[in-house]
Amino acid sequence: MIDVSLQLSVSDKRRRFDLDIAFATDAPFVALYGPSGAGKSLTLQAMAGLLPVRAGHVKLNGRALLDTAANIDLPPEARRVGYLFQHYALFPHLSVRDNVAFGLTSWRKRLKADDATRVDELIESFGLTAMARSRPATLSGGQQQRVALARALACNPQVLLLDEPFAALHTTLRRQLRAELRDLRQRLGIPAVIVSHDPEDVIALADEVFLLDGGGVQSSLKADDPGLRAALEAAP
Ligand SMILES: Nc1ncnc2c1ncn2[C@@H]1O[C@H](COP(=O)(O)OP(=O)(O)OP(=O)(O)O)[C@@H](O)[C@H]1O
Repeated sequence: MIDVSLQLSVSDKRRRFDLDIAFATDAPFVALYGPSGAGKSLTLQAMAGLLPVRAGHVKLNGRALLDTAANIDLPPEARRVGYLFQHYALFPHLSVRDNVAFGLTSWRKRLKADDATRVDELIESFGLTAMARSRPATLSGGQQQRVALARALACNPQVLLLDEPFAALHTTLRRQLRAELRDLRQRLGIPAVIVSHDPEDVIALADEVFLLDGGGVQSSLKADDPGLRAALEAAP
């Protein structure tokens, strides 16, 4: 069960954006769908503990990662959240292996033996062993996406947050990687939240979709709703 309620504002000198979003679901694969600027990425960032929240909660199977009413606000590293950032945000100066290990290493400390084993297993399971010492810029789009996924899984997460995981890929590869992601999530047995503005991502993956606009949830639909495709295509 994912139970999210978030109120927060972000601003710079010229602009301010208010997010006021709430959703709760038992669906194993959840999509947040909506136009550019709807507040999808901010929602994931706040769930991961990367943004200050004025009021609200983030609960995962009853475990509070954030609950402002109860003064609970776990730091990102304690939330056990696997985060795949939009555009992957791989570190260009680090090798594939160091990118995957990044969340497990403290500054200047070496990787613990069992963490090192986990990193190598992840690298192997994503077919990245041959390029473990290469830098991300020398990898194809699909390979970079796998590095980003392996990095998100390195912390042994309780939930996966995926921000536009297919945006940089061409159509055939998208189709293939959607199927891989669906199988991977099932194998891991953890819930996932995907952010997308591609109806095909939602139709292929999500058990339930929340339609966002203007910083809030406008409506929600289940995967078996016969009006799903039409609703996604009609959304702003
Ligand atoms: N620090 C900030 N100051 C002011 N506005 C911000 C700040 N950060 C984000 N925003 C604005 O908040 C809105 C929501 O941003 P968010 O990244 O969540 O959108 P999104 O739905 O993920 O869009 P996209 O699909 O284009 O990634 C946008 O209009 C963005 O410009």
